[in-house]
Amino acid sequence: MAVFTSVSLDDVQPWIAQFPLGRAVALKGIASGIENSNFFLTTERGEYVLTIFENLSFEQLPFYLRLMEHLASRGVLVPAPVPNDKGELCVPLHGKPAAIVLKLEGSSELAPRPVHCAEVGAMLARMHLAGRDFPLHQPNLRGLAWWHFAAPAVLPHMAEPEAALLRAEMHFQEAFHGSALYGRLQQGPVHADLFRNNVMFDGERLTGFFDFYFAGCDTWLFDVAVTINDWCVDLDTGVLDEARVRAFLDAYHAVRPFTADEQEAWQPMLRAGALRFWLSRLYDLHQPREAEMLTPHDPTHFERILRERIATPAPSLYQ
Ligand SMILES: Nc1ncnc2c1ncn2[C@@H]1O[C@H](COP(=O)(O)OP(=O)(O)OP(=O)(O)O)[C@@H](O)[C@H]1O
Ligand SMILES: N[C@@H](CCO)C(=O)O
Repeated sequence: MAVFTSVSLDDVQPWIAQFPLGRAVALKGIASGIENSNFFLTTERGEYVLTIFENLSFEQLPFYLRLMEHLASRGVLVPAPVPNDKGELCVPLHGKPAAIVLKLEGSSELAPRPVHCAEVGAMLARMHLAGRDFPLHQPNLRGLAWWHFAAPAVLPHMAEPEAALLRAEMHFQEAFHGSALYGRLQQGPVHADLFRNNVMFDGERLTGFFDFYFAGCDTWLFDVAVTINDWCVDLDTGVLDEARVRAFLDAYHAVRPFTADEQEAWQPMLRAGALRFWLSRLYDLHQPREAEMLTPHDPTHFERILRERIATPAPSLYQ
């Protein structure tokens, strides 16, 4: 259950008057999700999702909500936030920031085939291109600076072979992030958490990306690595599935061609994508915050993926 702040239809009725949505007809808490309180909201005008943000502040939210608005207005399939009568996307509800976004059709595809990976790859490339003129800037808050903060917090909890791997990978990634090659990679707004549970499909048709609350400005290639590390892996071994990888990369490349620099940076970046989630899962396991981490995600999954990305040459980004 992931409704941390309870809201009734009666609570919502006066509040929703500021949105051009008519009266609220139904409100139903959404069980999945571990960060925020989410509700399916039906109004006289249609179907929406109401989110009450449990951890993000009013100052942090414009970046995410304006990015979704920007992308949606350029035809990228993401849920458009609904502005109130003052043009605001985020307004208090029970003292916490809240927003209404369009409800996407469909459901998550948790056993993706190449056809699904191609859809995700093409839409991710469109998203990267559409974000180029987004005017707001926020760094990826789970980037290298956060890794420097999180690693010392988790290392005392780790056994030596794993601790040694973490220390070695941190050194490797510091050098990579400081390299001239890294400095030449294209950057912009990225989703940074585009896992299978953050994309909707209606059959084989992608209907949207959602959960933008880890988005930030980073290299496009990092976003590709994070996404491939989830969509194209065998979940038991962490090994990349060739057919899914090829379908994803070819579809991305057809929209936004990869560069030679990106090819050179690809293997270190796949490792960076694995390290990011190994670290955050370790951190959430050892330093749980209140009101979240109902079921902590398994860090060893990403440790396995990291070891695998170090040991196995990366596939070609393009042919
Ligand atoms: N725009 C949307 N359209 C349709 N369903 C949505 C939408 N946004 C969220 N949902 C539904 O709500 C669920 C929880 O949303 P979300 O993943 O954003 O929650 P969260 O608390 O931020 O979680 P987490 O960080 O665990 O992914 C999703 O699994 C999805 O079923
Ligand atoms: N996608 C993250 C959870 C936070 O959205 C993980 O699998 O660790």
